[in-house]
Amino acid sequence: MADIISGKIIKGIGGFYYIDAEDGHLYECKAKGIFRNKKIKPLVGDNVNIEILDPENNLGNIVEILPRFNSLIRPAVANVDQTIIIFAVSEPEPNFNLLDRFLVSMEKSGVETIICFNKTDLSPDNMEACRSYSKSGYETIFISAREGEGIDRLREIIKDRTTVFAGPSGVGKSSTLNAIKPEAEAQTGAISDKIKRGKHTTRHSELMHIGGRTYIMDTPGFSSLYVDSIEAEDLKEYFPDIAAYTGKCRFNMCNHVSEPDCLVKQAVADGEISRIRYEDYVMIYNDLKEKRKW
Ligand SMILES: Nc1nc2c(ncn2[C@@H]2O[C@H](COP(=O)(O)OP(=O)(O)OP(=O)(O)O)[C@@H](O)[C@H]2O)c(=O)[nH]1
Ligand SMILES: [Zn+2]
Repeated sequence: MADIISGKIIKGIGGFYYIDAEDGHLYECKAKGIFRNKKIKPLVGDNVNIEILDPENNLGNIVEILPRFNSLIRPAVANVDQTIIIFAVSEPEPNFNLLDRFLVSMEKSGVETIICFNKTDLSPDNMEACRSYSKSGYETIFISAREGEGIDRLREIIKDRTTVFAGPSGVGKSSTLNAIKPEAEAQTGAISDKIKRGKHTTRHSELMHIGGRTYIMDTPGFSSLYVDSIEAEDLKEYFPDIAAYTGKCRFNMCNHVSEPDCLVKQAVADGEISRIRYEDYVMIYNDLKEKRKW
C-alpha cells in the first residue's frame, strides 16, 4: 500500500499536475479514474491527497481533491484568499476605469481585493487621484518596488495566504514579485526548468510557493476587461463605497445617477467618495443600461 500525503497543485500541464507536498517535495502526478467519473477537474490551487507511486522520482497519483472554498475562471485557480491589483502611479499612467472594472469583477467573484499602487518614487501629477482610492472600501497600499518602500506591508498581507497578482503590463508586477520573494527565486527557477521542457509558448497558471502556506499566482497583464451579466440597477452593490448608501437617498431605489436629493452625489461633492470612482460608476451604469458590453 503506497503512502498517501497531502499537498497543493501548483501547476498543471498536459494531464500532469505538480504537487507541492507536505513533505517539502514536488510530485509529478496524474489524476486517474475517479475524476473522470465525478466530472471534476483538478485546478491549480486545489488541496489534494496524493498516493506516492515512485518516491525516488517523485511520481504519484492524485486520489482526492479536498473541498474548494472558491475558484476563479481566469486565471483558472482554486482556493484564492485574495487578489492584489497593481497599478503604477505613473509610467504607465493609471487607467482608473480599468481599475474600477476590475474591482467590479472581483466583487462579483467574491474574492477580497487589495489595491497596490507602485512606483511611488516617481512624483506624479495624479497622486491625489490614486490616494482617493483609500476611500474606496478597499485596502490601498503605496509601494516602490525599486526602492523597497511598502514591501514589508505587502509581505504581511500575503503571509500564509494564496494571492493572485493582477495588473496591466509595465506597472512593475515582476519587480514587485521579485522584491517580495528574493529568497524563493532559485526554487521557482528550478521548478520551472523541470516542468517547462520546451513549452515556452503557452502561459500556464502557476502558483509560486513563497514559503509556509504563502502562495502567489502571477497573471499575465491585461489591457481590457469585460464584465457582463450585471443589471445596471445592481451595479451599485459592486462598489462598496457607493453600496454603503443603498436605500438612504430620497428615493429608496436611487441609482445615484440622475435622481434628486442623492446622498452619493452629495458625498462625492464633499470628497467622501472618490469622484473618479463615481464617474466610472456612472459610465459603466450607462453602458449597462444601453446593454452594451464593456
Ligand atoms: N521608477 C520605478 N520604476 C519601476 C518600479 N518598479 C518597476 N519599475 C520599472 O517599470 C518597468 C516595468 O517593470 P516590470 O516589473 O517588468 O513590470 P511588469 O508589470 O511585470 O510588466 P509586464 O512584464 O509587461 O507585465 C521596468 O522598467 C522597471 O524597472 C518602481 O517602483 N519605480
Ligand atoms: Zn442616490
